Amino acid sequence: MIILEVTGLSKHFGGVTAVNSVDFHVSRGEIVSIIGPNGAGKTTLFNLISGVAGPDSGSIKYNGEEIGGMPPDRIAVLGVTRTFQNLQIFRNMTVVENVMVGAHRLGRKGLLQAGVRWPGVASEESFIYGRAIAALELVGLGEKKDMPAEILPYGEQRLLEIARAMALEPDLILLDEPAAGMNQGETNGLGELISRFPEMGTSVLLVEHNMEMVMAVSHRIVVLDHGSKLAEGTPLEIQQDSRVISAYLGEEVF
Ligand SMILES: Nc1ncnc2c1ncn2[C@@H]1O[C@H](COP(=O)(O)OP(=O)(O)OP(=O)(O)O)[C@@H](O)[C@H]1O
Repeated sequence: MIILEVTGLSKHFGGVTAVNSVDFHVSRGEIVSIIGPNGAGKTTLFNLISGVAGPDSGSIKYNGEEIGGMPPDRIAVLGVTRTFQNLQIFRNMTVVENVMVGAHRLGRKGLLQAGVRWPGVASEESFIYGRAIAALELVGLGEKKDMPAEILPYGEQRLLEIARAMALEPDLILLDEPAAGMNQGETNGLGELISRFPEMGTSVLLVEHNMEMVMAVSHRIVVLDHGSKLAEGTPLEIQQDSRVISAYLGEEVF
């Protein structure tokens, strides 16, 4: 079953076509990666799907509903959350407070609309705290919940962002370069974590420059180049695709 369907999607910035009539989809339970050289349009695509920017033309359907041009909070309530390439950590808050802000922004009504499982008796605050702790445990930061977020090493701050997005129990999570700045051990752990998301009910759309991780975790890969879709296929198909190899010519990617 398709949960995200992008059709003919375009976005221009002045004379630059950042996303050029792109088509692709994500089915429930899939991990789909978007790869492409710098400036290919990956972040812009994420911004369009998460509501940070509005499309110039084309359609973004989530569970059959048009979400193109909707504000980010409404898209989050529908079940699509994201992380950012540039970390959005509140340095003066604790680790758990950083996770809670994501849920607080939606409020009880929004969380209920989002289909978050809510035990009838829990107050909003204790419920959100419980969800935040569960998300921190998922990413392995449970024991650091009361630490100031700013003292976490960079790799753990990335995991904290993922916990914030997962605390909303999304149907679809958009991860924008989650392995950036991580060492190999952290990247391997991250890959194992992301691989478990589909069985938890969260499909994944991933933008990532670490090809080893992309090839290990993806069910399908979409390749962008200068805003257009260049190729699409399984990791094996993409590694053998001559158009992809020449788009990356001179870079050792695979
Ligand atoms: N707000 C903006 N204003 C003007 N141009 C922009 C804006 N955002 C992106 N662009 C341009 O659109 C194109 C696509 O950029 P985008 O950041 O989406 O690529 P990317 O694939 O995410 O690159 P990277 O891998 O470096 O993050 C680039 O040419 C970029 O300069």
